Amino acid sequence: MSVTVQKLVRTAPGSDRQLLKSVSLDVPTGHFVALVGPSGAGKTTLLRAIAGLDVCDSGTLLLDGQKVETMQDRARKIGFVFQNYALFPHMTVARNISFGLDVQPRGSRLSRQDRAARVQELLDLMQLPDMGAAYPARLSGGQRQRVALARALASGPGVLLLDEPFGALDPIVRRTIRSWLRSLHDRLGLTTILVTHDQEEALEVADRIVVMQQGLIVQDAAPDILDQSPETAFVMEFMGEAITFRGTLNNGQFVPDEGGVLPFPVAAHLESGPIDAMIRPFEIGIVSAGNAEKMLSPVSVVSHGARNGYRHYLARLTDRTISVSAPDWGNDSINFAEAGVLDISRARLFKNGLRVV
Ligand SMILES: Nc1ncnc2c1ncn2[C@@H]1O[C@H](COP(=O)(O)OP(=O)(O)OP(=O)(O)O)[C@@H](O)[C@H]1O
Repeated sequence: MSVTVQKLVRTAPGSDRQLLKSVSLDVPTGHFVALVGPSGAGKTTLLRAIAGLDVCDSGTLLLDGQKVETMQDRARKIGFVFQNYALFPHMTVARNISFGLDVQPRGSRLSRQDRAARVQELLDLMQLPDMGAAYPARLSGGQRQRVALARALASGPGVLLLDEPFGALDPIVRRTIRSWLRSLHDRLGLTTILVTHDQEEALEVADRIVVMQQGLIVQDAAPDILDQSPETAFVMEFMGEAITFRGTLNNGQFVPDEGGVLPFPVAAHLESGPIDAMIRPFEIGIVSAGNAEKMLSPVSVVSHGARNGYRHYLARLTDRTISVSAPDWGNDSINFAEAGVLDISRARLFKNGLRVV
């Protein structure tokens, strides 16, 4: 089932602050989208709006091209799991899963046998075949989370909305459950939107990553595009370690504030003024101090061992130490003494958090 959001606007109750500022999003049937962004960006607000838990001021929401207001059984088409999933402690796992089915009006309710069969099918799918009679207190965090997912899937929804569902789990369980979730999504032909703060999680499960900031979608792209062309400083940091150099754009040159860093020319025509250069550790070059301009005070660079095919260095700037890495060719590939200057000309430039070059 496809999800289409068109120009959705939601204002905070009792104020004129816009939590969603004309958000549009298209998630075709079968796609898995990760929704990421800094805290307060509006991710949960968007998910709640799609789930129908909150009303919006304006905009349209379509499921399979049909306006949701005209749907009678919208609730059944959307399953959701939030971080603080609360299973009913006094009900068995089976009752928890079938709860939504049990409270359906008599006319549309499945028979008792059909509901029991559906619950068993879901328990099998969740790899908890013998847990139906257990109470939630007996389950591990990962098992409870799978029961919460089973409950969300009980009515056979086409869309699954997940808000930080694995936040409370330890990293190893989290890793196992997310690859399992992706295969579940594929097997059931679901359309899934997952809110996560975890870059590794987003990259592993999602076909597309949608980045929100201040109530807006600022980038919506496949992971490799986000990596190559981040539109905002947040995306640059989200996609991997990034180091920021503050500086000034002056007559087509980036002039760093810190000593020991080489200025570099900027091809694009931009207004002079303060600007941030952001770069990945492996994009930084180290130039032997002897070759650098005399005026630049060289920084001390210390080798910090080799890992994952990279040789790591620590460069001591005036007020901070940063890590720099270079492919490890088996010898000390950067041939410097103990001093060098940094070449950051591969950096991307950001003004007020938005990419300009
Ligand atoms: N009912 C509400 N009334 C007023 N403000 C609200 C309401 N719900 C959310 N907000 C505000 O809307 C903004 C977006 O909140 P939201 O929970 O959607 O962010 P988020 O991106 O999910 O953040 P996080 O990653 O921290 O969960 C926040 O500034 C929040 O304080």
